[in-house]
Amino acid sequence: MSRSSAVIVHEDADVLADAVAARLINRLADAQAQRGSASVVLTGGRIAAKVYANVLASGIRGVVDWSRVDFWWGDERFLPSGDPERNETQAREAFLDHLPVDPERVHPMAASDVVDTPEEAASLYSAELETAAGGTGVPAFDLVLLGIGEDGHVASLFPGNAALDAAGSAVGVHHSPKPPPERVSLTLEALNTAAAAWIIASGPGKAEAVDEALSKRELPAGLVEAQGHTRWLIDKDAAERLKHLEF
Ligand SMILES: O=C1O[C@H](COP(=O)(O)O)[C@@H](O)[C@H](O)[C@H]1O
Repeated sequence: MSRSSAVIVHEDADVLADAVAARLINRLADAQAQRGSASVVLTGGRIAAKVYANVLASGIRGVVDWSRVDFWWGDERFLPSGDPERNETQAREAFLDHLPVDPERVHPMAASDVVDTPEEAASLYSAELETAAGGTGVPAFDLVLLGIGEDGHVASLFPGNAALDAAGSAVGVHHSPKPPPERVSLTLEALNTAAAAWIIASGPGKAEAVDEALSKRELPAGLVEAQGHTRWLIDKDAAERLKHLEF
């Protein structure tokens, strides 16, 4: 698999969410055509919620056999089951609860009413990933979806936080500058095993992080590099500092 990277700019958040939803549906359908099933790592955040809603509303969503998709999460806020701030709750409400998914193939990270610490949740998730991979490491992810924070974080890997350097596949996160402070995240190493990674960003609040991540490759978002293609799918507001690009 050869690596490539590209930035694709869309008019606004609505067009971006619609375009990413269509790409996601096609990516999953293509994976299923090739190997019978598909595997995606979901993200949290505002633009992701819009993407999921557009997947549900899409007239082409039927090209995917949703019962043969594995859904994983790139990160989770360490909160009780069903908390509206959990990325799992957001994705379930936006689309998973309304699609004919196989519950056995939906893999949320453990909530704070189920285990005591983010480390325990991370350890359980690593074990679940290993089982799915057939022994060690992580299963083949067709796609990792990632939002980006104003500070350049992806998943729950924040600049300067110890979790960014963690080995293995999942890590407990403490002292997140964005609430809640305790989280669970896939490691950079695990995210970068994916065949494809799409970083989605919308709004002027993301412009500085997008620019810095792409130009210096030091922020967590700039360190994402999938085995195949890495795409930055962003709107014009998020791209406003990328003056060297023409669109
Ligand atoms: O806390 C998180 O934030 C980011 C970005 O969220 P947004 O609302 O600013 O788009 C998200 O990607 C991450 O999964 C989430 O846990």
